[in-house]
Amino acid sequence: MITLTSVFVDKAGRHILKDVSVELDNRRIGVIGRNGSGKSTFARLLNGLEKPTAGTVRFAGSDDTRDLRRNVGFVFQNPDNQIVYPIVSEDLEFGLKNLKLPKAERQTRIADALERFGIAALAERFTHELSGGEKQLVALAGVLVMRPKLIVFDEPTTLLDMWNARTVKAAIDALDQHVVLVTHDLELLADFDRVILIEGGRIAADGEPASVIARYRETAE
Ligand SMILES: Nc1ncnc2c1ncn2[C@@H]1O[C@H](COP(=O)(O)OP(=O)(O)OP(=O)(O)O)[C@@H](O)[C@H]1O
Repeated sequence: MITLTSVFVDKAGRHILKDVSVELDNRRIGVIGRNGSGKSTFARLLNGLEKPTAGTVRFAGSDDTRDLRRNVGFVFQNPDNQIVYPIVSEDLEFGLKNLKLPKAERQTRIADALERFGIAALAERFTHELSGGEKQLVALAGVLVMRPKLIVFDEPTTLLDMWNARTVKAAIDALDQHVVLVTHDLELLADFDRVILIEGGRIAADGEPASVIARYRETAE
């Protein structure tokens, strides 16, 4: 689905990502690594939030950033960075209005997304009154209404307690879309298809979750 070829990202005169080449085609891919290793930078490349200094990021063969933007949704660690409008349904409608979809289509998509996460009752609530877990589900619903093919999550459970984290994990598990999940919560990745370990801006391991996670744990010993 997404192919990175010889990607470098430089910031403040240093390589944040170094010569990263990878094909992201599995349905559920986890991304792990120490603080500052380059995971967020990697994740942000996948929907064009970040541009490579050198190399290419292609979606289904196209390196047009608009194709990345259209097809790849992004869920931030902090839903407050993502939720813009005071009422849940207004917030979900925002991106759809930009797509210039007719009202009936917008309403169907919003109802479907809220229903999917069991949060239909939140539709007319004030966004600032929601719990952290509810907010994260609303942020996810706001991405889902755009019907992306891939959803990238950058540490979506870090700010949540164990119960809310479980709710968000269940929502991620229930998605039909392809998922790339950046996380420090290694348990979330046990049943994933593949895990990528980033160390110092390079891919240090890439494969089946148990072996990549074991390799990561060894580096902490
Ligand atoms: N705008 C910037 N200017 C200079 N350095 C930056 C900039 N943005 C990020 N960096 C540096 O790039 C490195 C990688 O950052 P990134 O956020 O990708 O790491 P991360 O693996 O997601 O970390 P964490 O687990 O802490 O979220 C860090 O050393 C960070 O300080």
